[in-house]
Amino acid sequence: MASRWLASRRVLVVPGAMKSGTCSLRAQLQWMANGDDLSLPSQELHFFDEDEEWARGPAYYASWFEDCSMIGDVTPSYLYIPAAIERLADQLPQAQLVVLLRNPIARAVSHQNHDHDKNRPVGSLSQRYQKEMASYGSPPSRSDAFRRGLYAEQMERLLHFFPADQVLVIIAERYRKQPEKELRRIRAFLGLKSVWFPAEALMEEHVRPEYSELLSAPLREELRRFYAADVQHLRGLLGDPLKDWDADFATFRPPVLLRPRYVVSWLPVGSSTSAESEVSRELVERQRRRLANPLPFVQATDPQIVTPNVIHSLAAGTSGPVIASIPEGAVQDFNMKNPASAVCPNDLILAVNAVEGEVKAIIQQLQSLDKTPLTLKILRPQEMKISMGKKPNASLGLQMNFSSFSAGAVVDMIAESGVAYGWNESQPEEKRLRRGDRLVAIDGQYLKGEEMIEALKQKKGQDFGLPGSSCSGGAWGAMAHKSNPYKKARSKFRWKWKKKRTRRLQKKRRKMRWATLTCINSRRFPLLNSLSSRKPMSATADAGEQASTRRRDMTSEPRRLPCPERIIDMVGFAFGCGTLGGFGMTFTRSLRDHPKGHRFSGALAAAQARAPQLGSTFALWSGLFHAFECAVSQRHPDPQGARSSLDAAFCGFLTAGVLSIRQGPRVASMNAAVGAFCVALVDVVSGTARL
Ligand SMILES: Nc1ncnc2c1ncn2[C@@H]1O[C@H](COP(=O)(O)OS(=O)(=O)O)[C@@H](OP(=O)(O)O)[C@H]1O
Repeated sequence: MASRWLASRRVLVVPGAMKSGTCSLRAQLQWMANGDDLSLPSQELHFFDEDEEWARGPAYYASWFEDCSMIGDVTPSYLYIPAAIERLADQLPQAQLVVLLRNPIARAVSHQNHDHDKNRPVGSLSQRYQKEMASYGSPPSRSDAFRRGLYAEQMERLLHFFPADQVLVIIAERYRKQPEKELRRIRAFLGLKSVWFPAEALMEEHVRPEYSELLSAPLREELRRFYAADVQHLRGLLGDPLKDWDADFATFRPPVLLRPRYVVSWLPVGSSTSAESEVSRELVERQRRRLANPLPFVQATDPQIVTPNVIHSLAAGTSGPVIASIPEGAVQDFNMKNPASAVCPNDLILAVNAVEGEVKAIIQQLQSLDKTPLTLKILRPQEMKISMGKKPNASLGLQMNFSSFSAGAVVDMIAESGVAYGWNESQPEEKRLRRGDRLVAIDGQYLKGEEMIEALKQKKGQDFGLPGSSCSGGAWGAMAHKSNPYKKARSKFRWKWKKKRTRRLQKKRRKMRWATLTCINSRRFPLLNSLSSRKPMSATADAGEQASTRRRDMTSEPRRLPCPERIIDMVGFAFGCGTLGGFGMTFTRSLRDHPKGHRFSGALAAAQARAPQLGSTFALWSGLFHAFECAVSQRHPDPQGARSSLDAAFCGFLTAGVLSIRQGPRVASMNAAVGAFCVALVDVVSGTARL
């Protein structure tokens, strides 16, 4: 009975950390609770961390609260005592947790002085520290003052039992500096109305005017070392740089010397069937000269590398990470000192120290290098430029393989129906674009994988192709929104309108304009020229890497992402739209609901609270719709092809029906019909309607 009562309440728990301002927070929440139907006892309940309290059962716990829709428990030891969070999650899985964290050194000193005031025999700070360190590894004890500040492991435990969206972390130093702002965050998190805070509501509690014991400088130094790794871990866990703690824990900078922080992307290269005779002697010579340079830590000087033997062994499946960019770090420093033998983006790393051959092993070796000297064997590709134009309605017919950070994008497939294929036919063998070639630049601009695809999309409306081609909804239009038929349809609609506006201008442009693509031809890796066979990309690519590498089809038929990627993609898109739209709408609407002088902050807080809710609703709708849509599309021969409006309407029908099923069959069937109608209407209006 009590359990059921508890389960039906909204629950706020402040589990700690102790000495971080939890009493002030309780008092302020109580002050604001008037209009909120919140029951928040004035003392620490210790129900979940103390065995005797826990043994009294849920009815006892429930007796602490009045019959309000929301109940609250501020007990700062829950965070530190491991059993507490587990019990809390078991009894109140719906709880929303507000965790206050204070600089662990300041927290420990406050804790010590608190114990002094209570006349606890804790000894001096350094004695206590020594004692705690001597028992390090034993289970947490209530008397711990220093280990309580190891927040990362406590937060990890908490996040193991509660989803991240039920947890809000407040940094005590920020809370002290800007209490109103942090309180608004808390209220928005709890879904409470934002209020105006008078000065008396912001009074602090339990502030110790004077410490009886201060921290010595050597012990502070020791504590900085003690907490450094944990704070660093916490930064990663919270995604917060914790700047307020910088005085004690300056943002950690890993030593970069001798550790190149490459942004690497890899794709097996070398699809060429060209014969060994194509190996350019001059290129090999140049490569040898470059590699023979004595380098301080890039000691790539294996003279054997150019012997035919090695070329043959390279041919037996050589691949390597391709450098996408060289950010600040050891390699950049090296390049500055040795411009003549600089390592460049798009170079292929053949070997790192003694490790070569396996791409994964090379990357692992790069990541595991610490202070050991680094020896890289590098192959430099040769660039070639190609110019292509495109007629209206024509498709480039390239399927690209890329990841967001890869250096350019690799040609994965050249469709026979596309422009690129036709262009290839008109070129001599050595100039042809091949599968495995890497497009690295457009019109002289070097781009990363994602940017490259975006730039190719942009070209449709600019100087890539014949005037008017972009308005035709041909392959370029399809490519731009291949994963999203609604976007594609919208884009077509927009272009139709634009077409009228620009028709006169377009008439003037008679000449086809060309884009220059810079391409690294796989055959132009000098030492890879002798490759006589290659494994297909799909066969050699690592499965994990494959998953993160997205493919886009540029053939004429628009292709959609496969399921379940499609669902995830659309959930994210809908969440973004819902959140942004919801934010704008709520903000505008709430401006007039707040008193003068607080309009902006009030509206902002309301919008912050409302936007994620709307985003989630949109995401839910979209997720369900696309789940049905994925299921329905499986009955088509090509599930990734364009879908019919009939299917869309059917999925809209199911989605709306399922989401309102709780309101009874009548309402659900009405809503389902409206859902189907709306989806079909969107299809018709956007011009994508197909039967
Ligand atoms: N708003 C706000 N922001 C940041 N810090 C604050 C705030 N209010 C109180 N304090 C300081 O927090 C210390 C008391 O913490 P608690 O209330 O959590 O203590 S307890 O755990 O309930 O015993 C105590 O620290 P010391 O004064 O250093 O002992 C308070 O000064």
